[in-house]
Amino acid sequence: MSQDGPSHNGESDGRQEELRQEIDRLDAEVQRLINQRAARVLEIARIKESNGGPFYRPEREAQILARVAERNEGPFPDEDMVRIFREVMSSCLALERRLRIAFLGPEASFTHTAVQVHFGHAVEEHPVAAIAEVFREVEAGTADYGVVPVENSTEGVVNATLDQLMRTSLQICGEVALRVEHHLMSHAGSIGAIQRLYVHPQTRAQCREWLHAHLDGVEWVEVPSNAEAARRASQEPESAAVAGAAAAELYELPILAAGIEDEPDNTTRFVVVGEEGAGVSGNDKTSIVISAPNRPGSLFQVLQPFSRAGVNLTKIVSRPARSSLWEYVFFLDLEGHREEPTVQKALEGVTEGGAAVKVLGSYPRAR
Ligand SMILES: C=C(O[C@@H]1C=C(C(=O)O)C=C[C@H]1O)C(=O)O
Repeated sequence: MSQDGPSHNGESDGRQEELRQEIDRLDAEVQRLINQRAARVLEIARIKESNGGPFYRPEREAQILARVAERNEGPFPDEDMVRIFREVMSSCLALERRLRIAFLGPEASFTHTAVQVHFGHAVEEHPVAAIAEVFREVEAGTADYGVVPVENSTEGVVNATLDQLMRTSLQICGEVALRVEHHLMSHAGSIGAIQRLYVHPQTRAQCREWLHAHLDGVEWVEVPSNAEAARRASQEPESAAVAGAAAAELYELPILAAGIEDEPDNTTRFVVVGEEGAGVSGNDKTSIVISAPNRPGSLFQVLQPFSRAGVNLTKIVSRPARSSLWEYVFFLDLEGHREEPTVQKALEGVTEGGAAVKVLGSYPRAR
């Protein structure tokens, strides 16, 4: 039945009209409140301008979004409510200052999605071709913040990012965890008609079993990114690509098989880097890198202070050190903020044990 067309039921028509009038009133109210909110944010911006404080406050935004989810009573879903508030804050912040975000591109990469999840859409997006370039842009001040992948639950750490974190003076001020879903996309019409497959080596590794079971006989071409795979497949009807939903949308490619990754909860973690760290949000993580002398018991000595201070470690990764001074370095993620006494006590303990510590940043935990 058409929504606006004639109906045989006058009573329900009347009720529908009444409800629509109510919705119109509520919409006007919501809109008025959003503008009231924006006016307050602008006032805060003027205060920040006079005292030189940073405009973007990740800890404050994280607290706001946590409260939105906590107090949500539905029927509107928590996740959707958070997304709407994320965009409201994004546009409010853009009134103060539109942030320029450098990220590992190209457009429609998973890192691009991470940028939008973390900052919303009211930012200037600046895709670059390499992880080192993201850091350079932020260090040079040509971007306010940078976003790069740091680890994948199937494939492990992204070494290029760890190397940059070891070197840079930038701080990690945020993290994003994305469920990474890979799809097979093509104009071929059916899987059987595919003759060539464009795939990024890491994506190929994440979808190994499915690809071997279904596309073993076709020509496989490695490409530098998922989005590039989709771009090429979009120009050749007999070719396919493995990429994410954003790339399928950008290049208007039909999805022939969805969610073909081998691990059902394939997740990639991204970090946000900037000149300044984040303040305490109350639900934070800290990333550090430790260089320890190469002698028996070294790792034990490095870890003991955390256990003594009651600080929970969420990740430990070792990497060969580049300098001759130290043999290897450890990347650790821990619960808590660097300004919290328990974390400070643990870090002091590590230094007292003879290891060198570099704090990469404290930041609100990913939602
Ligand atoms: C308004 C502020 O500035 C920015 C905008 C925010 C918002 O829209 O609520 C929150 C934090 C900041 O990124 C603030 O610091 O409170």
